[in-house]
Amino acid sequence: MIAIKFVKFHGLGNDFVIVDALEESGLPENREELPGLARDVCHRRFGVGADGLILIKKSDKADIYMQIINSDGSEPEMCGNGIRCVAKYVYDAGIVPRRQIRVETLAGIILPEIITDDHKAAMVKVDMGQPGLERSDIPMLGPAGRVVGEPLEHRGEIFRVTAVSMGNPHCVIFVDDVQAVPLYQLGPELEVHPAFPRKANIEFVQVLNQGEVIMRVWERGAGYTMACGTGACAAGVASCLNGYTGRKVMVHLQAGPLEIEWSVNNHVYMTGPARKVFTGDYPLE
Ligand SMILES: N[C@@H](CCC[C@H](N)C(=O)O)C(=O)O
Repeated sequence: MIAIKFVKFHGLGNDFVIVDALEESGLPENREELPGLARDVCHRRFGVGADGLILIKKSDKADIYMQIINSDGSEPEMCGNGIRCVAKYVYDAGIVPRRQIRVETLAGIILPEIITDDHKAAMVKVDMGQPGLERSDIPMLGPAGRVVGEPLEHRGEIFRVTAVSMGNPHCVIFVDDVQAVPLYQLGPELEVHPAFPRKANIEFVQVLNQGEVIMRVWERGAGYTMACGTGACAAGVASCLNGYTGRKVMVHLQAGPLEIEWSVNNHVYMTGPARKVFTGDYPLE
């Protein structure tokens, strides 16, 4: 039987199957087979079950390269919860024997650092780089400039949206009561709104006070997830841009908070947990 070794991780319930492609030779050589593998592995009934498949590869620019594939087979630029899990994995495995790790992604080089550690779980702080705030960075159709509280029409309703790129596209919508939002209806509809040529991750955010918000997310390519790291960063930046909070925000998600700081150096820092769940072998045939 041909099987690939994997390890299952999660960051606040946003879960990933991680495969060490530096060691694992059973992976398909043809890149075009990866979307199908991701869909199969991530399937909640017929596979391991995950929001994404992550491959750890060799990089000539950083310590490692992280390739993430969404559960629908699409390949995003970055994954905030995933990169914390990758940092914990490569540190534990001795692949990078340092707490500060350089990870190449499609969104550039991202810098996670293990802050606290035990055998299964770690707290990881990540320098997520600079947010993209120009409309073309997202990308989003319309005139040049930033998109802050801009009206977006959908089915006759107007949503006030703030658009932020964390390497991947985010559309943040502030609401009075985040639990009342029909996420399973609006999420998939707004994800493919024609204003977003590369689709978008959709975050609904309720402001609690100057330093805390609650967020629910519909992810591009993965649907409902319990948490989204890049989404929490986008929510923090959007909250500050709209004058709702300061630059440091606790973003409360279903399973706990992520601490987000949009620093004066224009970098966004995200701190949160990464937890190993189990290891296994996934049969390819
Ligand atoms: N869950 C991730 C984001 C994964 C990528 C996203 N679905 C996209 O397509 O942009 C996170 O924690 O950031």
